[in-house]
Amino acid sequence: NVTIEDDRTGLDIETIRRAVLDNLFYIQGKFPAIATKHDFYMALAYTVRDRLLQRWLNSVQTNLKKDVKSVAYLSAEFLVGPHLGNNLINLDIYQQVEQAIKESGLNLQELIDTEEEPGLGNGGLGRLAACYLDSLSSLEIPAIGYGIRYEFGIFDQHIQDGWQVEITDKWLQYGNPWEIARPESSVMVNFGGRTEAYTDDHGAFRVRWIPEYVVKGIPYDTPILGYKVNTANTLRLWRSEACESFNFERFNQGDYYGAVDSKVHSENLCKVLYPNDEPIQGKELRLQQQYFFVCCSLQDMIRTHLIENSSLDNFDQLWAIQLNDTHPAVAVAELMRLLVDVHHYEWEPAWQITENTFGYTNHTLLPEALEKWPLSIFGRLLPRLLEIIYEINNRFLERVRIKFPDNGSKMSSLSIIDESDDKYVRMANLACIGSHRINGVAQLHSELLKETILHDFYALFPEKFTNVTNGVTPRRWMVLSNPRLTELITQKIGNRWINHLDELKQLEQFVDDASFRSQWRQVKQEVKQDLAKYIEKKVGIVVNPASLFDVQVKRIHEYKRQHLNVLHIITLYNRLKHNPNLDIPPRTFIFGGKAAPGYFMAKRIIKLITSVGDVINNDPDLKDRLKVVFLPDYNVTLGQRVYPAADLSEQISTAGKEASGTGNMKFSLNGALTIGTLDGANVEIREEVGAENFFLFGLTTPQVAEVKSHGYYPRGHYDSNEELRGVLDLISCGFFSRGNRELLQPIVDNLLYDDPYLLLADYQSYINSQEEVSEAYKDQERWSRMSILNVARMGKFSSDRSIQEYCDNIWKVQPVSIKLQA
Ligand SMILES: CCc1ccc([C@H](C)CC(=O)N[C@@H]2O[C@H](CO)[C@@H](O)[C@H](O)[C@H]2O)cc1
Repeated sequence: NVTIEDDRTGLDIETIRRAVLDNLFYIQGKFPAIATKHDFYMALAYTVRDRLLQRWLNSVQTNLKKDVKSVAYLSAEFLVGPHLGNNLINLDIYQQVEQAIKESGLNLQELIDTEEEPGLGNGGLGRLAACYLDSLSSLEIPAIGYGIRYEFGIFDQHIQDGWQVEITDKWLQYGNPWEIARPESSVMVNFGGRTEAYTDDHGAFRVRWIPEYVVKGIPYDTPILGYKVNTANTLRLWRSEACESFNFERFNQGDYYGAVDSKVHSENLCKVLYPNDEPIQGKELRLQQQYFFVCCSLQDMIRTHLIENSSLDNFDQLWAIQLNDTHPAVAVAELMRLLVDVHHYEWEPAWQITENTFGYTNHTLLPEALEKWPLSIFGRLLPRLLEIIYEINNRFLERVRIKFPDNGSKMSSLSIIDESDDKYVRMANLACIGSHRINGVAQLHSELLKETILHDFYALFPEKFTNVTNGVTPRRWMVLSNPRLTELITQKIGNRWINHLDELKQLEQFVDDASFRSQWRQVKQEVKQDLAKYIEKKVGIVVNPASLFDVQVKRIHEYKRQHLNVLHIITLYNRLKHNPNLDIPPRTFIFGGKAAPGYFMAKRIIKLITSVGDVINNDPDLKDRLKVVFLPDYNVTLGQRVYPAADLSEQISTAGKEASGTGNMKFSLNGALTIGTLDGANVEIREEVGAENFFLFGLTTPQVAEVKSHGYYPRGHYDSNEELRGVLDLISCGFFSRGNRELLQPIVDNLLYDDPYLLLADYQSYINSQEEVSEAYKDQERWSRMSILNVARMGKFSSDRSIQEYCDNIWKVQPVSIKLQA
């Protein structure tokens, strides 16, 4: 029997080829002769979208059903990366589409590279949210990601004269085929104004909020497809718009700006992502953004719930809401406002529902990153929310008083209100009090949370505390990013590993197979050659693909210690200058990462890297044995190029500072060996891959505390370590800054007189460990064994495992398989 492939969903090559041409004509309004590469990308994107819509609509319908419990992941950031390639993998149609595009005389990878990536995040936290959405769908868990549709995402980074320059990220300028606007599901959000108590017609005491202005929230939905399943969950991102986009009254008074004032004001709300990745700035607009998407999302959940349910009594039975750090924490107070003020619940039952519904994930121990809002700003912007927070706090402190009678210090540290100088609302406290589960993102981090910043909460309700170690999706970070390695692994152990990552363990049986090891090296070599070509094209530096690719890509931050990496580079440089016959494998040092625009030390560290690179890359004495490359505009797309090409993964943060790290997992899953401290998830990676397959160095967290408690004197290391002194003096004398001694001196001074992240204390241990790396790399067979064992033992670090733990320990949700009905 002949199957008639309908053009909108057919998966055979010819049907796909025709469908692309149809969409080029009917959607892009172009025919091939005049079409641009971007037109073909759009036509292909719509062709792929057609082939996931059935899954999407069926999933939405099923998730609406009466007894289906869903996860709502609230995050101010979703770093999803480009969609096209990932959707082809998850739909399992990559090959057909590649062939169809080829038969149309085009190249699929070139079309994939055309896509602007939605840079709706800063770094780890935002990317983790995206990996988690992929795993939620792949595990067939009903879920929805709620966030903000920033018009401008994280800035594009240009390097000019070695300095970072920020360029506006106009990711929407050519349209976005992966989203569908849902204006019919818009909601209203109050801001400012005052509250008013009243007695309702049943004589009950009520409070209403009379806002100064109201903003409309319009949802834009993006499908999040699971891997080889029918589930396609939704990422719902809110855009803000003025209720009344034009005020005629003002216009008639000739106040033309006034006429569009609220329009501009409302639209500015979601204009841009805050590019800070730790230090907060307490900007009012940031709080507006947080409340805006939280209020929209909770109203949306309640509206959806009341379609099939007659009341909100079972809201916590059908919704598990996860707070991705404190950025959406105002949700605890907002759900109480909606339950009490709008749906007239009594306080206690409302609180039960609230506490049962929320879970809170902390992603950082850095005190400067814990959000606290000045009462003045909070009260003026969100008057009703502040009243509710006071009520939550009073009732909570009552319970504390009972458990810890006359313990003032506990009261003040646990209180949501920080009474010091001009008073603050502590969002982490609100999140802890309003959630039934609190988790860190790696075992060490979750322990440190209980011992340090959340100690008093742990003492109060230890049962709330748990850990869920981060993970990454093998679909984007292996199958899409490293098809060669994927092919080699699948040849050996089949392809179940892609969504059962523990199966990688089977690779261990091939570690003694010399031909497999050489195939393994061949794959890495080819990927490194690809990256070498990209580097030459992008920054004009010729690197040797046979050299050891030593890579550090992540946001620039002093605790991540990119400048310690540079101290090693200069040490090697000095050694080679003094002894050109030094027997070390040639190295290519590759850096990538953005600095928050206001973080001057981080920007100066970028200048240090580029300055040292300029000198070393152009020093003939070195005969290309050392190269230093700073790759601009590090993002998800560039990460997909870099992780597969690394030999050595730099995870060198000061112990106790990196909550988890996820880049460390992506490197290791692509066969790179790790040099790192016992920090974040490095601890668990080393546990899994084996200490013998991990280059460990540096002080441990207790040792760091020890050193600091005795008063740390960094200059002592300078005085006692000649090689270190040589390195710092070379920087100070302006050798890397064309004689300008001022340029990099602030970095040297910071290390000599403060060194808050203990670089000088860890220097020698790091250098020694790097020598072990060079020795190990000389024996390529040994290196390949270590690399194969690393990949084989990284099964734990799939985001599928993380999500399964959230489902079992925090959200109590079950998978629901989606039936495809026409
Ligand atoms: C308000 C500014 C701001 C913005 C983002 C953040 C994030 C919490 C920073 C972040 O991305 N943290 C990283 O989260 C990853 C995912 O859990 C971890 O792997 C990283 O260790 C952690 O630094 C803090 C403060």
